[in-house]
Amino acid sequence: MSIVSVAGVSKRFGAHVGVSDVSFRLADGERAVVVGANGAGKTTLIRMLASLSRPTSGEIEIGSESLVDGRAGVRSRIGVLTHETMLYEDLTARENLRLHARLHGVEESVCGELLETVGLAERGSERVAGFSHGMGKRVALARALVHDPDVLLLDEPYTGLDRASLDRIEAVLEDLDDRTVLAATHDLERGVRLADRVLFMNDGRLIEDASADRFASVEAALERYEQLCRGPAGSERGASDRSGNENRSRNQNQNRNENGSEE
Ligand SMILES: Nc1ncnc2c1ncn2[C@@H]1O[C@H](COP(=O)(O)OP(=O)(O)OP(=O)(O)O)[C@@H](O)[C@H]1O
Repeated sequence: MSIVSVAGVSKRFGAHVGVSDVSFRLADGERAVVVGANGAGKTTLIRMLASLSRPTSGEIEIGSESLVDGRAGVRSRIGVLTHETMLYEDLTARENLRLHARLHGVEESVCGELLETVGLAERGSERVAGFSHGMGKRVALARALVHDPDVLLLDEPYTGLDRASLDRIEAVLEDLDDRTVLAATHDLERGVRLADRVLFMNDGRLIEDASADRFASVEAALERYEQLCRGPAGSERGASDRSGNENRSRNQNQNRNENGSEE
């Protein structure tokens, strides 16, 4: 049975398309990784699934409840780790988790267990402001799991981490049992290791939804992505689109920072 259903979802930013008519389903317990060049639409897709941004059109369901028009109940089935950790810097790691537990009506004892899981049991009483990026990410991953969500959404879980944090985060994710996971990453090697399915995106579109088993190696997956982006035989459209998209992404990220708003 599908727990995540994305049907014809698009997101426009003014005249610009961030995600275009994307549809896929994830079965209960399935793990998928979203890969694509800069500006492909990965973060935009994850943000819509996390209810941090509304689709311009299309429908997203968790279980059989609409997320787009849904109540808080449906959102509590989701745990999110975004680019920005969105932690309260003046609170300790434990206080950040406890706050989240209280919001979700969950026993606070789980917070200590999760700090241990992410390797921060000893640092739980320290303010997050003094944490490194990798430590913050580990706290944010623990927070995403506090309310025991059915679906875990991860945006670049491996970016900007040292070896110890990378290993820890990878171990936590591998150990998630039957939770459904959707992760956007540039780290194809770890992504393919984590996932059952690989969703390739380019220019806002889902261009292939493949079983991870299909790729004998990371190189094979990368080759497939390059091939898909090149488009029909002999066409160089994809390659030039991709570099154009990277520039566009850079410019727009700059605009986003300057404007400080999304839409
Ligand atoms: N808030 C926004 N305002 C305007 N355009 C946006 C906004 N968010 C995303 N976009 C545009 O939508 C497209 C998809 O961006 P998105 O951040 O989802 O890509 P991505 O695949 O996550 O890229 P990256 O790998 O660089 O993180 C890009 O062209 C981007 O510039």
